[in-house]
Amino acid sequence: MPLVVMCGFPCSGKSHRALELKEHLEQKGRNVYIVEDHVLGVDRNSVYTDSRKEKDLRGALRAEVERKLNKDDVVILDSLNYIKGYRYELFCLIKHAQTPHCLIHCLTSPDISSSWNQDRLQDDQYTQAVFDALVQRFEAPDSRNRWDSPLFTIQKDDVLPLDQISNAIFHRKAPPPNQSTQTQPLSSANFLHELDKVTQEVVTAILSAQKTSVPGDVIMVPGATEKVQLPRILNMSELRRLRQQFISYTKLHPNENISQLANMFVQYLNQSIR
Ligand SMILES: Nc1ncnc2c1ncn2[C@@H]1O[C@H](COP(=O)(O)OP(=O)(O)OP(=O)(O)O)[C@@H](O)[C@H]1O
Repeated sequence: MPLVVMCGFPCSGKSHRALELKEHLEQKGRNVYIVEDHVLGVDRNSVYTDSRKEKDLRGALRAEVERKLNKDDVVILDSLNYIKGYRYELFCLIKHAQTPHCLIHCLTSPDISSSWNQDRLQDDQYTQAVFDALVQRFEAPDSRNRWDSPLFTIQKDDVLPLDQISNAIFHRKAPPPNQSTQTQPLSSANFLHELDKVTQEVVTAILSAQKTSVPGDVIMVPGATEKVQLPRILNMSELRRLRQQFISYTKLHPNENISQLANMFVQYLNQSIR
């Protein structure tokens, strides 16, 4: 059954809203699981100052969501979910599980979130440095992205639109699977090498084509029948970051069909670049 992804600044009221939704759905006879940061039993201030630990936490949360998704229950992922690429991974997961999802963005200002944080028990507080860093890193959801849609943006005094959320998760079809989300068994020892090589070739081709192209152009890249649509010029560090995100995701969800890797990477780029 569906996945509800919470999203927002630290201490912006995500758990509060997640509980409100859980209670409402339980009254309607649904089973609801909340998956949240304490899954690893670690101190969040140490997690969010260490990219390795943070990555492990995201992986653990995603694995827990994957385990809990079934045809009967609702899963609410109550975490910051502030990285666009991570939300894309969750979207691939629900596509693969063939279940609908929605996103609830708690749009509370940094000042108010910070004051709520300071009013908390000491053990639950983010340090101000961690809080500020997370606010700065936050990649706001955009309902034009399929993985951020349907999007419910909730401000602190808003009434949670429970009926609209229920409609979005119970009365919508799951997104259709596509090549990049259909899993196939990994049998090629060559896979990681190919993944590295193919994505590097695509990046090199884009960088080279950009020397003579203008925003709005489409670019042919080696090994792909799909074309890269460039709404703007991308710099090397952005391309490198997108490539790394794609590699991380694909390593976790390997696809035996190596000949499709370039097309999958192009699809990923086209969905990520705005
Ligand atoms: N709508 C609200 N109005 C007033 N106070 C609120 C509201 N939502 C949350 N709070 C207060 O803010 C604090 C943090 O709320 P909550 O735990 O829901 O935030 P969170 O975004 O889940 O935090 P975290 O980032 O730690 O997971 C709580 O102490 C709560 O009392």
